[in-house]
Amino acid sequence: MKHTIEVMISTDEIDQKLDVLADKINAHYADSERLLMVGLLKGSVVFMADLCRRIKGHVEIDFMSVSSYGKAMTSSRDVKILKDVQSEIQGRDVLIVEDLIDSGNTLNKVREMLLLREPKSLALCTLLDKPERREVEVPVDFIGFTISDEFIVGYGIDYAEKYRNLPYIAKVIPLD
Ligand SMILES: O=P(O)(O)OC[C@H]1O[C@H](OP(=O)(O)OP(=O)(O)O)[C@H](O)[C@@H]1O
Ligand code: HPA
Ligand SMILES: [Mg+2]
Repeated sequence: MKHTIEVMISTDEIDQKLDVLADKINAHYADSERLLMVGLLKGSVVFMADLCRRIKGHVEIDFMSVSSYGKAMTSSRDVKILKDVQSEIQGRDVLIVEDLIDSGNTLNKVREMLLLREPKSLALCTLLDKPERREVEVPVDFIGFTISDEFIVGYGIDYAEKYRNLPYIAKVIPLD
């Protein structure tokens, strides 16, 4: 598809939002001894890298790979687990770190899977939330930006594997 991109959220705005999010997360887990942050590959990698460096105390990170979009712009709803976490989940405080919630299918599947392993607590954090697109309700504890129904890229998020390296968030504008 022919398209162009337009900046939606600048690098400075992202940095400021991360400070706010990290303050909330640090306050929430002030008494936690071994927080485990679980990022969903690949989209959350950039967000995870910037967020975990703002979290205080003993924090561990791990990653899962689940994919529903492939090269398409709409969710297949068939969320596949491609790589599981290596860490023990039982009895741990676990924070899922996601770049974006759209239909909710990805986070819903991961949340259900991890809950079966009996964490001490399970919370969800997303940098971006598109509530208008929701197909499945998922409880989200920490949200960076709530955005309208635009296809977005950058800061880890791709369109057909492009644009993950942009240091800002942009929207994709189709051209005819
Ligand atoms: O709420 P949903 O409709 O499920 O969509 C959100 C998910 O889709 C994207 O990942 P994708 O499956 O494209 O894989 P990626 O992270 O490797 O880019 C994005 O990073 C979220 O993980
Ligand atoms: O807006 C989006 N951009 C990129 N990937 C996505 N996966 C769900 N929504 C999006
Ligand atoms: Mg993803």
